[in-house]
Amino acid sequence: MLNTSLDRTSATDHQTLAEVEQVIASGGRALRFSGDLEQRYEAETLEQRRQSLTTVGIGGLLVYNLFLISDWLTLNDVFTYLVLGRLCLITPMFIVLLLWIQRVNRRWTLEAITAAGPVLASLMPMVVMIYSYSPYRLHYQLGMLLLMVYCSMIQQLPLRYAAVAMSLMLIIQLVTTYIADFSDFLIWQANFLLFASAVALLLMASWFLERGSRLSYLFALRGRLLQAQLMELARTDALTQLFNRHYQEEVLTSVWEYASHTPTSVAVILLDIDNFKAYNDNYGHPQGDTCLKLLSSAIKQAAQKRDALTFRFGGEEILVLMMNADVSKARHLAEDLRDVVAALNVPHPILGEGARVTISLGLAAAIAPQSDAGALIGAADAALYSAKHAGRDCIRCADVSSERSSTVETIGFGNSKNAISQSR
Ligand SMILES: Nc1nc2c(ncn2[C@@H]2O[C@H](COP(=O)(O)OP(=O)(O)OP(=O)(O)O)[C@@H](O)[C@H]2O)c(=O)[nH]1
Repeated sequence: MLNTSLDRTSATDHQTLAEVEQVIASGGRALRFSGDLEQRYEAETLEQRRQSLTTVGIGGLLVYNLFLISDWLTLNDVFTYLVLGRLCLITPMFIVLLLWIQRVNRRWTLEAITAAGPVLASLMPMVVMIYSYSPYRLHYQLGMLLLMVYCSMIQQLPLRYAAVAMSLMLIIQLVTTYIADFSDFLIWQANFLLFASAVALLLMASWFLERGSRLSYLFALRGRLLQAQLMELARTDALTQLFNRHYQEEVLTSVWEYASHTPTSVAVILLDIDNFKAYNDNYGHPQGDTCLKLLSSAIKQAAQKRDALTFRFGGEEILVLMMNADVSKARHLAEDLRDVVAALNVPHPILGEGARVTISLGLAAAIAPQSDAGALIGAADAALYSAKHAGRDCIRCADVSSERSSTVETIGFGNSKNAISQSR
């Protein structure tokens, strides 16, 4: 419901964005990203790749078997072997490969299995062709070009895999046509040139395709990262880097929505810098800003350690929100916050020699949705007021009764030490 780690774009995201910008600017010609980005690319595109390979695999298998018509027309004398080879050997093997790619989770395995498909599919008809006496063999073996196109343009194998697969297909083509003993060596040479040129052109196409797919991934990733940054900006207070009041409303609304299904204990700490006007008057507003930033940062860090969120409530007031927390848990956090501010040891000389900047804290806890957010914050505010009246630099607790919603128990407001929950 409330995940503090998800609430901020991480430093890694900023680094990733910088790298993405760099690769886009350089044109992405290397077809390889740095370690982390490459891993992210492979992981995030794996499922989509698997799906598209499955679709083109099924389509490719159908077209492959349609070539039985060509087998029958051009290699009639070995047709039986071609039927057996296509239907009983290559088709089941191809199906096994398709099932296999559903299970693998490593990108290189996925691509290697994919590359194996067209290579194996090219092997069988070419080997059978060796044993045919058909005058159409020269025409028949051109079918290998289609497998090469399928491998590079339809399967869109990454360049490295396409290079290996098509080199193997070229070797199969050259060896089998050589063994098949085409009558004219000149024709074999022309064939070689045709296939070698086709491989070169298709590898160029593979390079463009892979570059395009990598770049489009980067553009999409950049969009996502920028959107996350914008969202962060929209919910962050520019001076203190705490969440802003607007986001506080959003979070409280979603907490209470969640609590309407699952009642949850929520604690709020409202804290305020003591005598800050005097600090500003003494040092000036810019120095006051610096002090506010310093305190906010320390408070945010301490709160994060206890999974609490910090919001700039207004001026020099900060609201800390803790989920699944009762008064005692919230009080421990409040003590931490008071301690971290004390540890900063920021001088406040106008209050006297050796005086330091301190904070006052008021806290309240309640079960949502029985108590509403307004009542809870109101109780914490009243407790803060009490802390100020008690001399500042201290913690006061209020409690919002779970049975009587919106009723603030201002226990001990006033000066009764027994009734008010104190911590100094
Ligand atoms: N520098 C700076 N000062 C701020 C900011 N927001 C509020 N303040 C100042 O915080 C001071 C708050 O003063 P008061 O509300 O009178 O309270 P205080 O002087 O802190 O006294 P107590 O709260 O009673 O301890 C005012 O002087 C505001 O101008 C800010 O963003 N930057």
